[in-house]
Amino acid sequence: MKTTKKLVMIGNGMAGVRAIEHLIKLAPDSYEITIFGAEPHPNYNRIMLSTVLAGGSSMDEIIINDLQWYEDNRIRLYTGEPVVKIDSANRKVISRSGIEAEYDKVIIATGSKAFILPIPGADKEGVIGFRDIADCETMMDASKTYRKAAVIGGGLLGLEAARGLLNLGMDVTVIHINGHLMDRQLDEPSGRMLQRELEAQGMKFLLKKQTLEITGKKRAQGLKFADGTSLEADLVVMAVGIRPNVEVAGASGIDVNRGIVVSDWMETNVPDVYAVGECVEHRGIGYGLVAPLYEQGAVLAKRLAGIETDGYTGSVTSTKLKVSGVDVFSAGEFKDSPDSRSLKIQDEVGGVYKKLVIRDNKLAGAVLFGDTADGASLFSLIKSGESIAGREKELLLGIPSELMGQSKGAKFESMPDDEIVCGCNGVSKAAIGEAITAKGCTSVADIKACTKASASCGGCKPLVEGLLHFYAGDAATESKEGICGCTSLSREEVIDEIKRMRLMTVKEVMNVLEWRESEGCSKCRPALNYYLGMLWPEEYVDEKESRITNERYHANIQKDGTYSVVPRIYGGVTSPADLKKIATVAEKYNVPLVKFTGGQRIDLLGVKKEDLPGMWEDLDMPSGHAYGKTLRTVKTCVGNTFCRFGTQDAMGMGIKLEKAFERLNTPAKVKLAVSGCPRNCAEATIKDFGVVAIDGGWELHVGGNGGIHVRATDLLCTVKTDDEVIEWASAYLQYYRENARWNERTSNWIERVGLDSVKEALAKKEDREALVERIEKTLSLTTDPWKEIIENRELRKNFEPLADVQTVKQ
Ligand SMILES: Cc1cc2nc3c(=O)[nH]c(=O)nc-3n(C[C@H](O)[C@H](O)[C@H](O)COP(=O)(O)OP(=O)(O)OC[C@H]3O[C@@H](n4cnc5c(N)ncnc54)[C@H](O)[C@@H]3O)c2cc1C
Ligand SMILES: NC(=O)c1ccc[n+]([C@@H]2O[C@H](COP(=O)([O-])OP(=O)(O)OC[C@H]3O[C@@H](n4cnc5c(N)ncnc54)[C@H](O)[C@@H]3O)[C@@H](O)[C@H]2O)c1
Ligand code: SF4
Ligand code: FES
Repeated sequence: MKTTKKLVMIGNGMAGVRAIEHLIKLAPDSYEITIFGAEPHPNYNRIMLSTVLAGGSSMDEIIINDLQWYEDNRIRLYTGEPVVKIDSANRKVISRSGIEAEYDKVIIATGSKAFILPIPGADKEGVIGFRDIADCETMMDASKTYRKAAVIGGGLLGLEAARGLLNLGMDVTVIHINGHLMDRQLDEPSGRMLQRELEAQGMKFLLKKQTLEITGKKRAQGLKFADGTSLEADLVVMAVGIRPNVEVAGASGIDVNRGIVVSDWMETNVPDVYAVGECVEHRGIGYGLVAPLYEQGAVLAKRLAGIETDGYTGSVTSTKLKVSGVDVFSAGEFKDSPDSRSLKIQDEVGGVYKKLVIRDNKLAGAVLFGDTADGASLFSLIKSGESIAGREKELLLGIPSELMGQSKGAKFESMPDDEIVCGCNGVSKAAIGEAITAKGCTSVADIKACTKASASCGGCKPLVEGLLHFYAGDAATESKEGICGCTSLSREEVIDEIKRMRLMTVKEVMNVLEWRESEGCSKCRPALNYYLGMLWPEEYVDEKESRITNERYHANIQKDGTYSVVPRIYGGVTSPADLKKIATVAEKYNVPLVKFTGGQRIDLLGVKKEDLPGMWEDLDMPSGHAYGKTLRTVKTCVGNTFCRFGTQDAMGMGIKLEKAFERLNTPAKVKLAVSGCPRNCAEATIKDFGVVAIDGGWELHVGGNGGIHVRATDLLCTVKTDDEVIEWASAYLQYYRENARWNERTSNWIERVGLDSVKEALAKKEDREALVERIEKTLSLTTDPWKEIIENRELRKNFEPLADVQTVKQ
């Protein structure tokens, strides 16, 4: 009989979770898995934080496995819950808040922390490392208030942080201890060329500088250097290397040097305790890049699945700087030594530098600046250790384009099937070949969607492109980004096909349009559910399982795993009776926090999932939809009812709008506001749809946002009557529903399509009336979700704690 063992993992980061993904594939249901993560997030792509900081990606887009993935795989996840100790005598793991989890096997995957120089002032406000989402958010916030940033450390991380801060509008100086940048990856000439290129982008540098102190009172104000000079700075980012997180191992009797000491099978000295990732020291080496950590994870997964495997023997690494407009690649050795020879090209006019380091007729290392097209191929040669005798110059010069097909073809022919092409995502030549020949990928974007190859640092893209041409020949096409990784079809193409073939369910869309992943992903499932509901309001039955967690439970999940309840309060106007009711419910269910929201609603926070239906029933108020992609709130000022400046009835108009559009499904959340005069106390000009009273009418404003990227609204039009406000709001919201991408706020949508195109679409009365008719049809079919659950026994069961299903805590 198959027995399920308990596996506990400490750390919810890139290396550990990748090992779990492997394990689940190799030995499904062999382990009951519990993961403790110190960060309050599901597993995300740390590599992409540089891209997020530089504005090239959003936080949502870097989630690798969302909460649904943990639930689907019956993994119990504790987030924001660091582990403090492994009690190996009693075989349990203990977290900071006292949660104990028994184990048969335990994995330590705690990664590293940024090394913070131990200098006076390092604990001041405004001094941070760059390691996680919180650091990234701190920098983005600081850039709104402060101007001068100093980045200490001119390595990969420091330069990527500096580029991001420049994009955020800061004045950035990089302070580096060495005489040239990226001294751990580049030689002096390439480091110098890199500096010149970055200076041209607006980055400033202070080289050969040792920081002695960070000055300032509470917050950092500047730096003092060993040579007596100083620099003003109100944000200081330390990027001077990393230190493995070994505290848990140290406190649990596990051998630790710089990192946690492991065998070739990732075993520590304590039985049944394994370690993987940056926290590890293997054969005396700790790695700080994902490729080797994924190799470690693959070995560990096989070990835990009971599959015979060779051990991990160490890795040669390659790096690529992720700063747009600068191509830098480095792999293996880059310095000259007495027993090696090197070949170089140095073209300072064209901005190209290439260097090959050769030992015993084998390629030992390569540095490329300005032209990194051959980086991945050279890296393959370094790893294979094959002789390059007689080919040295050809490799240095790069293969001429007219011979590309022929010689690269020969190269791909001889490349072993199991050779890893994309180090960041551990994708082999065979997996890419299969994606092209068996799954029909015809572009790099297709392959990226199918295998994840080239989805992180992008360093392997030329090699992926080469393989595409090798396998697909003339069938290879230009890259086209689909709505998600499961398809190369755009939103418009998907919608056209749904309409043309009258597709009616999410599953049908995926089958008919040949989705690569038969179950879809966390991006396309809710998007398709929305598009189908928008297109077929009468026929389509909402698929609850395709909705995101908050929408399935009609409440916002909080970081401690509890939920929040926000009842509908139209226009923010309440009554003593409703307030009494809310207070009674809050007391009855021991609600730990009652708070007013930014949208003038009352939020009951800290509610257990099983208490939700009871609370809704006792409240007997409609859902405030504070959790959904729908109309959230209509904020109002008191208007002419009480305010002596008011020219119109702002509260009345707010209530009318909220009653008109509550429960409307929209591509992303929608917030409205109504102000009773141009003083605009309800802040209507940072809302998705803002209404501002003027003498004799209303101004209608659109596309505002008060979130991360603040955007003031654009004026759509001015109208005279209340009915016209409702007509224009209806037409505008329906046009947005029909034309925006799923998850696209009105502010981003307006920026993308342009205000003029929206004005044009709404200009004619008959067009507006058609839109109004469609939104009214949709609205007439909506029901209150809380009421539906209260009255339906089966639906209520989803809220009961299930003994045999792991609960997910966020
Ligand atoms: C901005 C940035 C850009 C990068 N770019 C690249 C790149 O382009 N290419 C590349 O190869 N690498 C890059 N890296 C490095 C790469 O991200 C790391 O090598 C990789 O994330 C390490 O994986 P890991 O699982 O070992 O550690 P992590 O991803 O750090 O995960 C460890 C997790 O464990 C948690 N943890 C720690 N202690 C505890 C505890 N006691 N209990 C519970 N949880 C705990 C941590 O909070 C963390 O979430 C980059 C790193 C950064 C910061
Ligand atoms: N594109 C990528 O592959 C990428 C991007 C970001 C981070 N990472 C990884 O993240 C980790 C951290 O990156 P990192 O750049 O901090 O580490 P690093 O060790 O690669 O570089 C640190 C740099 O700081 C310099 N330095 C050390 N002490 C200093 C001081 N007192 N003052 C000024 N400079 C000083 C060093 O000379 C070195 O160049 C590494 O493992 C790195 O590989 C990789
Ligand atoms: S916006 Fe005008 S009407 Fe409304 S509260 Fe402010 S001043 Fe009064
Ligand atoms: S090697 Fe980084 S994305 Fe492929």
